[in-house]
Amino acid sequence: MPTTREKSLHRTVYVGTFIHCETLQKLDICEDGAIGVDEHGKIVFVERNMENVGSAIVAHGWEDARQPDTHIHASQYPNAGIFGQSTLLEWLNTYTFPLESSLADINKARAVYSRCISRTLSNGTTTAAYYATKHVDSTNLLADICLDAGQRAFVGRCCMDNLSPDYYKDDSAETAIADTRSTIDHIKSIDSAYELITPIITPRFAPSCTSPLLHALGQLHKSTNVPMQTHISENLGEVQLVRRLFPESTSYAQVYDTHGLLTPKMILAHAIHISASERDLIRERDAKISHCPASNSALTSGGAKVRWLLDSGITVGLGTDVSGGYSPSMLEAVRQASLVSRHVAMLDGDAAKLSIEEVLYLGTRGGAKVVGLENKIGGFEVGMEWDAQLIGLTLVPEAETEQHGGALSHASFKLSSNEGPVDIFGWESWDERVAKWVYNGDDRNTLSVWVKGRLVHQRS
Ligand SMILES: Nc1nc2[nH]cnc2c(=O)[nH]1
Ligand SMILES: [Zn+2]
Repeated sequence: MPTTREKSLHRTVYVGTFIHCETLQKLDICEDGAIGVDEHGKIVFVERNMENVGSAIVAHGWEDARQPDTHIHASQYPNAGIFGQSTLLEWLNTYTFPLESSLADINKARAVYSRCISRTLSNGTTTAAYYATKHVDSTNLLADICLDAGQRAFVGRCCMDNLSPDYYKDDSAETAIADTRSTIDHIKSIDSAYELITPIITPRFAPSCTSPLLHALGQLHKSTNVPMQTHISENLGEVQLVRRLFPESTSYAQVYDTHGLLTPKMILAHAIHISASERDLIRERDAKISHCPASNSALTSGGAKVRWLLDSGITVGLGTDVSGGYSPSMLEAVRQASLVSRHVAMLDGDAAKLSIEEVLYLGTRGGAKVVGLENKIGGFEVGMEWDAQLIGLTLVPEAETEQHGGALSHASFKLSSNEGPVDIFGWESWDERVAKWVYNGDDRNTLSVWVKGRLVHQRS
């Protein structure tokens, strides 16, 4: 049975330049293309080099396969940019737990979540793996708001029955499991096939959970096949704490493994300070890693060795980690992944540097693999769903460039109507335009956003 949303869709042909990541190293730039999308939001044909149909849209920008945010705390959105001089454990107690606990108030939760969803959508986030809070009602509300807004989302009720403040803590492992089940049931009731919204089992991180709770969550995963997310090895103090709390385990990764949590459906945020044997274990279990570069710099957590992770064959995507990360923009995460890799390169050598193609891949196809949606999103191929954003650029007027002696071959360009921060003179190659957008662009360049064929954001 088609849903109401599907009924309202029309078959549509999009024309213009389409850019997606073919592989980790290769952008596929399809100029003068046409992509047909059916009434269910699925791509049914892709045509290349149709010179006559595309020119008007080529002049204004391009369509780009959009980014899954593989790790974001919707509940922390009001604190984006607020972290002072703190590092992780102090930051949690000072800024994070008080804010999250206040979302017991459903009206406050509605205000925070509505704004978070509209802001991530306007930045082009078509899919997000969200942490909510421990509260069932407001977590369920987050799922409702994502469904209404048309954003794909993984929504997790945060489990934490240990080392958390009395005012913000699960009463026991049993109540944490019962509450997690309530959210799973709610999401099943609003989106039975998990077409847009999927529940995600969410142990906050090992220090916040007793061993019985971790075991029970592993069992719940086994019996439901619901995906999972948590944090690992973000901060050296955290790693020491895990060693003290779980003395029988040889490593942080092994704590998750012995509790049945290290599986192909686990998203591990950070993984900055993992050892080579932890890396090998994560690879063996095919667990996924969400690299959150803006957060890692803001909380001075460290520089994740992304090249080293990729070389071992681990699947890596990008996350904003709001509000450890200061920005809800995945474009900012892409940019920061490039810069953090350069800082890692200053210590470990040039091989650590990630190229534009690579950071875009991590933010698109890599992220799609991390959340298990690689067959649905992350690229423009027949059978994939139409999750995309239209990027507009500010084209310098012909008169202005002529004054400066430019004999430009940009006759087909028009001044774009958007007031974005990226000036295009017309002589840049497509690769150069993409690089300028990655390093200078923002939400002013995101003109339209579609999820599963539905227009979910349009810049007025
Ligand atoms: N970045 C980040 N790390 C965590 N580790 C445990 N909780 C959190 C959180 O909310 N944010
Ligand atoms: Zn986080």
